[in-house]
Amino acid sequence: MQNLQHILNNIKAPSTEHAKAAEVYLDGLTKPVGSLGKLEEIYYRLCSIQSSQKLKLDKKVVIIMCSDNGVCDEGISECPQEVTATVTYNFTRGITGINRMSHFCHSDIYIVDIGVKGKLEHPLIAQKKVRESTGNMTKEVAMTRSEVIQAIEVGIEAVKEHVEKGYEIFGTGEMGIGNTTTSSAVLSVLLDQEIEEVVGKGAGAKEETFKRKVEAIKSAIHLHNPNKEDVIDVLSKVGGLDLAGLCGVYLGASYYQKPVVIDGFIAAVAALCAYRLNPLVGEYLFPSHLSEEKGMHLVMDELKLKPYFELGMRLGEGTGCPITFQLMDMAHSVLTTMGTFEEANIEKEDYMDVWK
Ligand SMILES: O=C(O)c1ccc[n+]([C@@H]2O[C@H](COP(=O)([O-])O)[C@@H](O)[C@H]2O)c1
Ligand SMILES: Cc1cc2nc[nH]c2cc1C
Repeated sequence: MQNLQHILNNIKAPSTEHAKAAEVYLDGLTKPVGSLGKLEEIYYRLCSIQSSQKLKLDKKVVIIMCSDNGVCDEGISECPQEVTATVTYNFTRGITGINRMSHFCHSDIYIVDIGVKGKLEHPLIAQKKVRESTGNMTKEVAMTRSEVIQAIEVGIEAVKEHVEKGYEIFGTGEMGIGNTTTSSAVLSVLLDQEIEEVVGKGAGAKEETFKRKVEAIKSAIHLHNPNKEDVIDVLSKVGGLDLAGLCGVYLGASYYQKPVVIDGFIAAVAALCAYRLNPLVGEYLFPSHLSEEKGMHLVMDELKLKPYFELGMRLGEGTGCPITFQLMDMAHSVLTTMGTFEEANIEKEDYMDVWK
């Protein structure tokens, strides 16, 4: 098992040299400078991370952290808690949203049981339970500090295993009824924001459920007074095993210098946790969509990221990632096959003032 402190101390920045070389190359293609916008940015960031202009994008995987949340006892979700185990199992049957999107986009998934309630044995589910569900944060801490660290290390290890199998691009997904409650609590503490500003409807909370959700978050924060400067403290008091596991995925991807795509709200809050532990993580993060969840834009702003698309999605599971993988493939294919100004018989210098 890779030690968290070692990982935190050894994350390096991507190559600025390769980013610059890629930008010079892009400016020589037959188009006004920068006119392919984010596709250009995706391309040069990938070149910088992979230290090459010939990108390797064949093997992509979404790591899905699945776990239960004790705070469900407070009636904070419209869905019964058992749905966590059912959907986690359904990932093995190929019928969920992330299964079908991954199939369409030629990427893989890796299902991790990091804390689902009950036995969930299947060859396609990695058995990594740190504990069965977290504690109910309105009454006790969600988990101990050492369980948080263990969960983060599960995420790091999942990346390591896939790097060893030749995976180049990572994505983040989760499944856990009640995890928009834990994510909102973590976000509210980390950003020092009013709960009402960050909390949303999750998987469809109706009025009464929504009220209980806000109350549960308020009472848990009041009870534990998490230290916003100490991410491990925040995760242990009001977080979730999925959040901690995904935090580990971002740290692992950054350590192994692999691009990592953020899915929705929960995945974004986990990214913020990793970014707070080491800001160099930000160099490896790629956004996907703007989730419908209320606090999403606040996390993205904090991470200095602009989602590539807004499709009204709020499923989770990692479903934003395969779409972004396709954008990466397209950026690479288009930008390595377009003609140069010279090939296009255009004198670039004549148009510099207009195009720059
Ligand atoms: O990723 C998102 O932005 C997102 C927004 C709302 C809900 N979800 C999913 O819905 C579940 C959590 O909803 P809730 O209401 O039980 O907290 C969990 O399994 C998430 O994957 C996910
Ligand atoms: C069916 C279902 C699938 C999900 N996937 C992620 N969260 C979910 C919540 C429900 C209810």
